[in-house]
Amino acid sequence: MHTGQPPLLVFDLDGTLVDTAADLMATLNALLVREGHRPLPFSAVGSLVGQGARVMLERGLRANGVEVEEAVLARLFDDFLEHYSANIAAESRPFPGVLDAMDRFAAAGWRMAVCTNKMESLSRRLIGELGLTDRFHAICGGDTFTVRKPDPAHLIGTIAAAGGDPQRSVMIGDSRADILAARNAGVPVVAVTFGYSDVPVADFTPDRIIDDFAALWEAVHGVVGTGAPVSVAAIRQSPAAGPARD
Ligand SMILES: O=C(O)COP(=O)(O)O
Ligand SMILES: [Mg+2]
Repeated sequence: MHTGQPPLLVFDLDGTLVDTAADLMATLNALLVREGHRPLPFSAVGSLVGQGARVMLERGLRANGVEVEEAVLARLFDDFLEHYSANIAAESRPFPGVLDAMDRFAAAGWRMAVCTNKMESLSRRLIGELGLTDRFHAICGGDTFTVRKPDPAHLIGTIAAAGGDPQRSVMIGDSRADILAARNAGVPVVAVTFGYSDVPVADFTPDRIIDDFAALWEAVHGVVGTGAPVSVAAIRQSPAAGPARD
C-alpha cells in the first residue's frame, strides 16, 4: 500500500472540464460588434482560446485587421471581464461524462485540481456557479503564479497547492499549452479531442488521447506513474513561457 500523497488529476478548464466556448464567443462578439468590427464565427474558437482573455481579445481584433493599441486593449479588456463575468455560466456546462468520471476517481481516493490559463477569479466564479468548487483541492489560474502554461511551474505549483505529488499526478487538457506544460513538468498527459485546439492534439504527442470521458479511467491508469522526475530547479530555469499577463 502506497502511503505517500494521494493521486491527483489536474484538469485544464476551458475546453476540457467545461464547454465555455459559447459564453466566451458571445462576450468577444458583443465587444467586436460594439466597436464596429465583424463578429467571428464559432468555429474560430480553437484559434482564440488558450492563453487567457486578453490574448483572446487581441486575436479577435487582429482577425478584423485591427492594429492593436495597448490603451484600447486595456479598455476593452476591462469591458470583456465585466461582460464575461456577468454571463460566465449562461451557456457553459461541464463536458458530457466528466462529473461521472470525477465521481469514480474520487471514490477511488483521487484528488482533483484545476490548472487553467483563465484568470483565477473568473475560474473560481465559473466553477462556483456550476456548483463544482468542493470537488477541487486547488484552482490555479493564469495569474495565480508569475508564469502560466506552457510553463511547467504552473502545473507543478498547482500540484503542490493540491497536496499532490508530480509522480502520482496526471494532467488532462485540450491544447498545446497543457501538453507542453505537462511534458516539461515530467507529468503524464491525457488529451481530449473535443476541446479548443486549432491543431489536432495528436500533433503534440500526448501520452493518451480520449474522445469521451468514459475512456478517462483506462487512459489515466495506463499512464500514472510513468512520468520522468524533473527537478524543481530545472523547472525554475525553464524559458518555456513569458510572464502571466491577465
Ligand atoms: O481561457 C483561456 O484562454 C484558456 O483557458 P484553459 O487554460 O482553461 O484552456
Ligand atoms: Mg483548454
